[in-house]
Amino acid sequence: MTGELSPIDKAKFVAAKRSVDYVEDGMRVGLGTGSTAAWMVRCLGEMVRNDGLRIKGVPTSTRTAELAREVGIEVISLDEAKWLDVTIDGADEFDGNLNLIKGGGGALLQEKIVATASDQMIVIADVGKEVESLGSFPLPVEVIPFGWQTTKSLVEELLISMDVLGRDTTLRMNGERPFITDEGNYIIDLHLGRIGNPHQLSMAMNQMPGVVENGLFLDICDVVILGFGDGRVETRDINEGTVEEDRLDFVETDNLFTDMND
Ligand SMILES: O=C(CO)[C@H](O)[C@H](O)COP(=O)(O)O
Repeated sequence: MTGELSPIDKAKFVAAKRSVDYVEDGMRVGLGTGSTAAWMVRCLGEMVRNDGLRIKGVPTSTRTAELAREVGIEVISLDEAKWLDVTIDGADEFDGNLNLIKGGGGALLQEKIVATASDQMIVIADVGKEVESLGSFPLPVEVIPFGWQTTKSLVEELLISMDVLGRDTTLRMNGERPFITDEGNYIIDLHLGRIGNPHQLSMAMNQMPGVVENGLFLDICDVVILGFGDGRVETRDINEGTVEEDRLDFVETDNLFTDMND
């Protein structure tokens, strides 16, 4: 199965594979959303089934909850867990300060709540996610459906008042209908190009009525594990800087990939 992976999927896989080294027996683990996080959930499931690892997982979306249960991870709610030892999640972009844009998969609200309620947030990413400054990836903003067009106009006015480079905003669609988040909200994507002051933007955005949360994850991430298509992984630690790592071998395990072939 791994032989068929594209370089980008190999990069995601090796980052995910390395990230589960941070998970220890008895931990409460936040489980992120997206294709990279799905590899991590599969790796953890394999450790639960094969090595007897005992963890409780708090998923950040309904699709991650389904996958976690499928691979044998005990799933609990954040309210049951109260606080987490570690959260492992993907990202759409990260910069040199390990600040992130997330929400490409539409799960930013639960992802931010879960990451914030964790002792440590580890981000797993392929090398294409590294940027000098955030903003090339459209910034998702979750808004309540009531009056969303007014909220969208107010967001555009805010961008003008803040002199943000790009001001194009689009309602995220799922075919003909608006994309609906797990909380029943809409997402407005902001095509900004470059975000000069992410802290200021994030704070101003979240003060707007109708806005529930935005996809800027600032000062939350502790470690980024970066995967490369040739199997190399590099760890960026907010305290220790870059830690070079070796190449990881791709491990052919029926267990890991069984349900992908169904
Ligand atoms: O924020 C997210 C979902 O809301 C994802 O972590 C982000 O979109 C990265 O996804 P992928 O690992 O599939 O590239």
